[in-house]
Amino acid sequence: MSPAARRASVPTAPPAAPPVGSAVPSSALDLLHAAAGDGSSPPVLRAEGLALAYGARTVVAGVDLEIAPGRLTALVGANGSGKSTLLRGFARLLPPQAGRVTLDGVDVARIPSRRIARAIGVLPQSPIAPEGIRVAELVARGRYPHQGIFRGRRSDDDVIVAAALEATDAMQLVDRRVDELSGGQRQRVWIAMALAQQPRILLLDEPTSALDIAHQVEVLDVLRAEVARGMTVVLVIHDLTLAARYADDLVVMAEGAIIARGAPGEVLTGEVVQRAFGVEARVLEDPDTGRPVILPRSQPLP
Ligand SMILES: Nc1ncnc2c1ncn2[C@@H]1O[C@H](COP(=O)(O)OP(=O)(O)OP(=O)(O)O)[C@@H](O)[C@H]1O
Repeated sequence: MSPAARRASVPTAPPAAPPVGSAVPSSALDLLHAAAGDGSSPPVLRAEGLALAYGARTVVAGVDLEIAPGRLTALVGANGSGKSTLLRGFARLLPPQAGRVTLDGVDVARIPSRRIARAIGVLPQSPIAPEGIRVAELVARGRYPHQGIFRGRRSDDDVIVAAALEATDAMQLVDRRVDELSGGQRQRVWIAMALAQQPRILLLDEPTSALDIAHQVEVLDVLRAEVARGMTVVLVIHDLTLAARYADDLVVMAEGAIIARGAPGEVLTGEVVQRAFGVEARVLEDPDTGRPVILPRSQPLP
């Protein structure tokens, strides 16, 4: 992705499955949720005959996909299969080569940027923070879409920022420079910024890729809790077992197209894993949740 596209995720100026569990203080999440507003159901994001390209090279083609509102959708697929590109298309960071993306039936290209920024939050794979910025300031930028000429920074913005930091276990990092954090700490801070934005729809590209197992579960629990409170979440994730455990809907991509979609238990068969990733896998059932557990087969160890 171009640096410009990545920076686009940093606001620059005031311009149904049950939760798996939650390690997050509910007060912080309740606060974040209260900030999201009116309690109406989230808008419907849909791709219609969508094709996306870099220059003349089409990398996503013929995608028809409605993101189920108020649910968690996981986008999985091999490296280069087009997941990030599709997410960029949904976030309006990449204009369609063909087809369109709609929000409640309206082409997103026709919706004012500020409205899009309030409705759709996006966290790219490798976002770039402004040089030298500290954590508190970066996360506070999540509030920019809610501010403006007639509505500057308010005290409830600070409370929401604090709640987002608490929810991502990043409160102890507030005074640190973002460029001096570890990869996992930085990822949690970016997720805090996305949560502080309180969009109706949150798109996250591999939000757990740099996290240790405890923080992976913690972040996914936070996202599940947001979904339970009405947010629509779409995330790209490589860990199929975690995807199956947390997602309501799984979308499997291969070579720029969707090859399977549905409930994790229906979608994640050995055949689909073979088709998408070219590996043999055994699909077991988690005795606790009934969700699939994916065990790739490998050569026996010597
Ligand atoms: N900025 C870009 N310019 C040109 N081609 C790109 C660009 N970004 C991605 N591509 C190409 O588009 C195709 C799809 O890439 P994309 O990043 O969407 O895949 P992905 O499924 O997200 O992969 P990964 O799992 O590795 O993140 C790849 O062939 C990739 O090389």
